[in-house]
Amino acid sequence: MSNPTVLILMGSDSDLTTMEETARVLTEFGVPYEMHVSSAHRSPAKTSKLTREAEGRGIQVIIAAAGMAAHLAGVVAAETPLPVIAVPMPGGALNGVDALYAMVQMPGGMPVATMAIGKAGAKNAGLLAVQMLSLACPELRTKFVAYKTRMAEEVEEKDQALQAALQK
Ligand SMILES: Nc1c(C(=O)O)ncn1[C@@H]1O[C@H](COP(=O)(O)O)[C@@H](O)[C@H]1O
Repeated sequence: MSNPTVLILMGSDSDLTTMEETARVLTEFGVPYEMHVSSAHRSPAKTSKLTREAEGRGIQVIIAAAGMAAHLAGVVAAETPLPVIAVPMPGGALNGVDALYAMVQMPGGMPVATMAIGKAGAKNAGLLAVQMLSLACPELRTKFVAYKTRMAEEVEEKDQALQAALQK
């Protein structure tokens, strides 16, 4: 397997079932990735090391997933010039809305690309990473265009099934 180009960080192993969706997308597109549990709150030194060393190891995009007071993505963005995609995790008393606000409301000058809460966001994080990487990789771009075509075909099949059911 070639060197990972995407680094996935998650604040806890309790985020893994959601973030497996990101891993699934990257695997589908043949994008090598690396995944770690690392918390800006609970293991700041580890998070800082992983983030600072990422670019030198060939990582091009970092995906940071966290729930509750989700500082992980912002802290990571502060320590790297690489683009950071944030995925708010569901759970806790506010079921991910707290994490969404923490991630999306970054101060000016410190962007993180924040996805939807939960599995849809995890899926889109993988797809956005693919789109970013495909800017410099025509083969990946071709795969992404084929993915979109397939998706449109699936919608068409569903509509045809609906139309057939309505005519009965
Ligand atoms: N938001 C953060 C950070 C961080 O931002 O550094 N570290 C862990 N967490 C989040 O705390 C939630 C509960 O974690 P536990 O399930 O381990 O108690 C998880 O969703 C995690 O991402």
